[in-house]
Amino acid sequence: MSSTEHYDFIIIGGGTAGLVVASRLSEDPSQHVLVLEAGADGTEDPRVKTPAFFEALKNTEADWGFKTNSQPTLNGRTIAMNQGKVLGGSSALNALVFVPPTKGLVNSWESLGNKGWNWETLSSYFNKAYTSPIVDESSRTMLGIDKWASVNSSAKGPIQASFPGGVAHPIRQAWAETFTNMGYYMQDDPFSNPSVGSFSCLASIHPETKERSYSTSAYYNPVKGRENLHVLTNAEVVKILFEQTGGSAKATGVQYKHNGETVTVNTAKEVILAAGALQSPKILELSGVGNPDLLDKYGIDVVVNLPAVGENLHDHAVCSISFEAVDEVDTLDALARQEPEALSQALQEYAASKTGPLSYVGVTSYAYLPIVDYLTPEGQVRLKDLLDKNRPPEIEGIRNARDRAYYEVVENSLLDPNEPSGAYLSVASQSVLPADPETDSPQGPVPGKFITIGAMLSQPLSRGTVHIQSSDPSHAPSIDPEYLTNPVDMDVLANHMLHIDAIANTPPMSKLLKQPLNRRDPASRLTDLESAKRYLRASMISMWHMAGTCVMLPKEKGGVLGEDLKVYGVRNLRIVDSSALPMISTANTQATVYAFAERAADLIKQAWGMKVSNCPQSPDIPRQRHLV
Ligand SMILES: Cc1cc2nc3c(=O)[nH]c(=O)nc-3n(C[C@H](O)[C@H](O)[C@H](O)COP(=O)(O)OP(=O)(O)OC[C@H]3O[C@@H](n4cnc5c(N)ncnc54)[C@H](O)[C@@H]3O)c2cc1C
Repeated sequence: MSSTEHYDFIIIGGGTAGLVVASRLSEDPSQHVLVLEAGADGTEDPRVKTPAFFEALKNTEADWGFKTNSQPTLNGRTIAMNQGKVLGGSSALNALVFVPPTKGLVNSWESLGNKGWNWETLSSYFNKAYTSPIVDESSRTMLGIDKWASVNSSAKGPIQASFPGGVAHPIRQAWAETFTNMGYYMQDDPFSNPSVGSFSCLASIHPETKERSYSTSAYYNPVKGRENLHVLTNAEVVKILFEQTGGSAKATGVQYKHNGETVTVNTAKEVILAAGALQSPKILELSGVGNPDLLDKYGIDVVVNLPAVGENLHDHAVCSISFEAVDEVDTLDALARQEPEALSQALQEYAASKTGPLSYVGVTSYAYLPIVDYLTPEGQVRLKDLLDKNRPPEIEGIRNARDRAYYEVVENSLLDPNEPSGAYLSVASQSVLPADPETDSPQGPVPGKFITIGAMLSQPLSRGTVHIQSSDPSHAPSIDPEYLTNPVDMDVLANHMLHIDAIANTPPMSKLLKQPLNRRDPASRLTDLESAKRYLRASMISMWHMAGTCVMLPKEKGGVLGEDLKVYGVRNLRIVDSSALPMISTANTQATVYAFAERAADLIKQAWGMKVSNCPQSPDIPRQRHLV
């Protein structure tokens, strides 16, 4: 074992959040920052750069390739839990969708007990993280956008965002007009005024190069020449080191493996954990911070008794229905079937003009919808009844306190027509979901052109766990998200699935689909709640938005961190990644993780008397309901 230099800050994990914090802290040349990343640098890898190749990175050396335990609510299936093992982390292999949470969701972080974590503070950090594209007059109709460019010119951050697949894809306009017809069209830029309604979504794709814009290319590569910033790849952290001083533990450094050697490095200021929602808790537990019973089982000395570590795992369950599209619509189905001619043509088109099917992943439009508005009167009674029956009991205990706090937030938002309970998306391709082997559902891509409409459960109540299952750092953690175990979740998502047909049947969306509607999978013909639940059990998958496993919450509600992101009971240790999110985003998580990490960097700078740069402010836009 060799011991090396001192750094002011040691960041564990050069992923989405880790590289944001590294680049911001190293703006001060007097601060020496080390990032330890287990994966390699994939900057030149075409699978990272080319948007449509994101699937090709799964289960490669760039993916941790985790799987959940068998999920009883999902017919005993295990669910793929991909996570980037590459510089940039999951931002290097995600599906590039770049969407905000709603104001209400972020404000609920504060109401759960995290002072200062609200939309007012966080909105400027979204603007600090990404650059919003300018929408010219001629594009507005095609994008279904009325006000975009005029309101968010303050978003000028490192991540370069664009409208994926070009503005002219007919799904965009059809989607916007369909939701206008249904009474749910979001007129404003969703990053300025995110609430209920549909919108044309952004992707983290550079508008000119049409390459992935992610934490490596946007935050790290432009500043990699800084002498005070040292990023070490292929360096896997084994544990955080502590010393006991003044009756409490203080993080003093980190032990990691590099080139077969075990190395110790010390910090003068802080260790910052950013290993993602599945591995930040693992590193804490391997270091002796967690539930004493679990640590004892694996012979790990307890440094801090913190049983909430690795609890509170939640994720977006997502499911979809693929409908046969009319012949005139361009879709990505030939690529999904890996047809050599289509692939070769797409490669040529992308190389020549950075356009075509490789320049995006097929997702173009989103809608955040409230379930309560379109439930039948009987459905509303059933939802209220279910909520009553599943209300956590008023009994003592940290877990109950946590569940009651979340329940209150979710119940209020489920019953509020101005808060979404589901996020819908459109995809210009069939989606190949797991199918019940007992049925004649297709198991792989089928011939034809399809448009898929998916729904994810925005604010799940179900909570699972991720814990070590060995003291050996090379062993994967045991991951049990307990998807849809709360009956409210199953019911709400099943109702959202039932609503997909209404979208498909409303013009002009209905005009892009062959009539009568023809589904890729016969099992996705959902006739009632039971058939929707059956379909979810067989085909629901993860949207890879795992969060909350080292959650920022008051300790008495099961928190691991305070609102300053410091781990309870330890000095000099903070967590800045998706594991700290108090509640998962309304839909896809990356924009939220970037904004969260941006604010985390400022909190750390302030704590150490470093200069904090200005955050661009969004104009204050009054909240409106169902703008049409
Ligand atoms: C396949 C997939 C598709 C997704 N699609 C979208 C999408 O379209 N839109 C969206 O908004 N979100 C999407 N997400 C989610 C989003 O990308 C993540 O929520 C976000 O990137 C998580 O950021 P993070 O910093 O918490 O973790 P990560 O970005 O995963 O970073 C953690 C880093 O820590 C490293 N690490 C872990 N353990 C160690 C260790 N012991 N030592 C050293 N380093 C370690 C990892 O290698 C990784 O680089 C997707 C995620 C996946 C996996």
